[in-house]
Amino acid sequence: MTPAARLSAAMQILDRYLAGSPAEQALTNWGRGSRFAGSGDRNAVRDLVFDAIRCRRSHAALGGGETGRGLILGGLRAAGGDPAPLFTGEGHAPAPLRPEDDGRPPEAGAEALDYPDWLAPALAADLGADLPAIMDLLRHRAPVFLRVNRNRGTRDAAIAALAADDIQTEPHPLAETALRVTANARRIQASDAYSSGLVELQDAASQAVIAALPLVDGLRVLDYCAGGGGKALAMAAAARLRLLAHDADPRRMRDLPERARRAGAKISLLDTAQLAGQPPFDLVLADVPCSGSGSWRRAPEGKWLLTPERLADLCRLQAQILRDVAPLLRPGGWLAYATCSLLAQENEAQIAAFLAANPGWTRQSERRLTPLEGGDGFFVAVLRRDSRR
Ligand SMILES: C[S@@+](CC[C@H](N)C(=O)[O-])C[C@H]1O[C@@H](n2cnc3c(N)ncnc32)[C@H](O)[C@@H]1O
Repeated sequence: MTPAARLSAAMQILDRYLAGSPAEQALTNWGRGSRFAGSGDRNAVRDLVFDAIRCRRSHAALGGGETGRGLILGGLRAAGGDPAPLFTGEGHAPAPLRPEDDGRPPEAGAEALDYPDWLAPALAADLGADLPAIMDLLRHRAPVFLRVNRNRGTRDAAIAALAADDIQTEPHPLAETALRVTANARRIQASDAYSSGLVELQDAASQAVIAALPLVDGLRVLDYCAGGGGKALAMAAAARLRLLAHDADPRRMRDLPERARRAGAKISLLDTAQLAGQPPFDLVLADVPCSGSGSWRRAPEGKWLLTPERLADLCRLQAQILRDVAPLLRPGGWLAYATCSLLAQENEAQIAAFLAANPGWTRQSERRLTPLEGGDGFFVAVLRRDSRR
C-alpha cells in the first residue's frame, strides 16, 4: 500500500470507530476485507488509528472536524507535515483538500491535551502542576516494557536472550524486573525469550505495584480480580506462594493456565462459589476495575467512553470489592488495593473511606505512580488487618 492508501484505510476505520464500533473490531473487519495489506501496512494503519484516538480532540480541531478524514488530516498537521501531496485523489489516495478541511489550532487545556472537559476539575485537583505533562504523555504511544521472570532466569540472561533475536532492551528504575524495549518491540512475541517464559509483557509501573507487596515464601495469596493474570504471574515470580486466582468473570482468566505453564508458575483458579469455602488468606490483591485513566495511552478509547455516571458506578464497585474482600483475610493478613487510575476518588479516597468504616485495619503503605516516572499511572495501598480481630 502507498502511504496515501494507508491514510485512506485509517480514515475508513476511524469513521467506523466514530460511528460506535470498537477500534479493534473496525481494524479486524478492515483487515479481513484487505488481503492485499501486508504486515507492514497493517501495523502502520493500526498506529494511525490509535494515534488519532489518543489525540481525538486536538486532531479534530486541526483537521477541520471529528471525522476519519479530519482526524488523519489533523494528525499530519500536528506532526508538521503538509497533507496536500498525499491528498491527491489519485489511486487509493484521499480526495484533494477542500475549504472545509481547514482546521484551527486547538484551545489550550483539555482540547489541546486531549482529555474530557468534565474531568478537568478532578484531574487538576489530583495532579496539580503535573497535569499538563502527564496528559501530554498520555496522548503519545506507550513505551513497551517486559518483566523478567526470575523463575526462568536473571535480568542479564533475559537481556542477552532478547538481543540474540535483535530485540534491544535496557533496565528500568521502576522495578528490578523491568526492561524497557528500545528496538524491535514487534518481534517480542516470536522471540525465544518470550516463548520460553523468560520474559512477559508487563508495564513497569504494574511491576512496581507487585514490588510494593509484602510477598514472602509460603504465603497463601489470592488475586481477587485476576483478569488475564498479569499481576498473578508477577506475584508467582516474586516468591514461592500458594497462589489462587479469581475473577467475577471467569472467562477473563481463560489464558491464565497457558500463561502460567509458560512461566513455570502454579496458580489455581477459583470461581465465586469455590471462594466461599476457602480458609482465610495471608494476602489478597484486589486489582479493581477502574477508569483506566493511568493507562489511556495504551487503551485510549477508554478516555472518551468514561462518563460521570460510569465513574460513579466504578467507585461504588471498588468500595463494594473492598468490603467483600476484607473478610477473606486472616487476622494480621494484608489487603492490597490497586488501580490503574490517576484519580484520588478511586484511590486515596477509597482507602480513607474503608479505614474510617473499618477500625480493625491500618494502612501499611500507599503509593501513586504517574507516567512521569516512565510507566503507566497506578495506585497501590497495602492495608493490614489487626492481628487480634
Ligand atoms: C483491572 S482488571 C484486572 C487486571 C489483572 N489483575 C491484571 O493484572 O492483568 C479488573 C478485573 O476485575 C474483575 N471484576 C469486576 N468486578 C469484580 C468483582 N466484583 N469481583 C471480582 N472481580 C471483579 C473484572 O472482570 C476484571 O477482570
